Amino acid sequence: MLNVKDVFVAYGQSQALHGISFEANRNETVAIMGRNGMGKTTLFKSLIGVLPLKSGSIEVAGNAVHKDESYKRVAKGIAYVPQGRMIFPTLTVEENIQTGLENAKVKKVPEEIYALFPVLWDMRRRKGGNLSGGQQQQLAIARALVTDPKVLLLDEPTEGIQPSIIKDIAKALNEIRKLREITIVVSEQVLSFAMDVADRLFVIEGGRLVHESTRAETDTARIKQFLSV
Ligand SMILES: Nc1ncnc2c1ncn2[C@@H]1O[C@H](COP(=O)(O)OP(=O)(O)OP(=O)(O)O)[C@@H](O)[C@H]1O
Repeated sequence: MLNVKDVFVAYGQSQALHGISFEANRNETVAIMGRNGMGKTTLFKSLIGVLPLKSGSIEVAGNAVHKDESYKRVAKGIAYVPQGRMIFPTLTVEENIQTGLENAKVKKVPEEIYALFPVLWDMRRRKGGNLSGGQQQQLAIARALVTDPKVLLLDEPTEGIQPSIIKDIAKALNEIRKLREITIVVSEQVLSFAMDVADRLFVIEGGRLVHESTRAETDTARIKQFLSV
């Protein structure tokens, strides 16, 4: 479903990604694990088109997207939940979700979204800025989901979120995958969360993927070593 091949990205002269390649299948969740500064956010920004590739390719369901602007990538089936959530603090919860429906014919938030995140229904008239971090994360996921993506990208969704809410987010992601059979790619530093949601785990270090394992064969001690400074 998502096919990333030999992706190189640089900030000016400074090379950040050195040839990233991986595939993520339909109805599969993949976690990209790595410490701060290893290239997770750079990879996600290049997948959604905020950062240009120096070389390499990105395909969604067999269609090349790496030359497209972000909005076209969304139309081709990628949705992005950025690090730090980036919801609109002065819009209500409902209005925030509706921003994801900009190009849709019907602006009504599908019931399925509120069924997945009941707290968003309870809070639908509140301002996004008044929600807790975990609720804002659920809001950011809801906003991404209404574009009906084939591939959902989430950059460090557990960052700054309490452990009990992290479990809710894992549950929601598993539920979303079960309902929609989409591809989910998540970057993470929290191993327990990755083990709850991912079918396969990768480790990124210095802009390269240095490890891959299925969940079943994952040696958690080894991953912890990668994640510790
Ligand atoms: N705007 C920028 N200009 C120059 N270098 C940058 C820029 N943003 C990131 N980098 C560099 O690119 C590398 C990868 O950073 P990136 O933010 O992708 O890491 P990360 O794994 O997402 O870390 P974090 O969890 O802190 O977001 C780092 O060496 C970083 O210093």
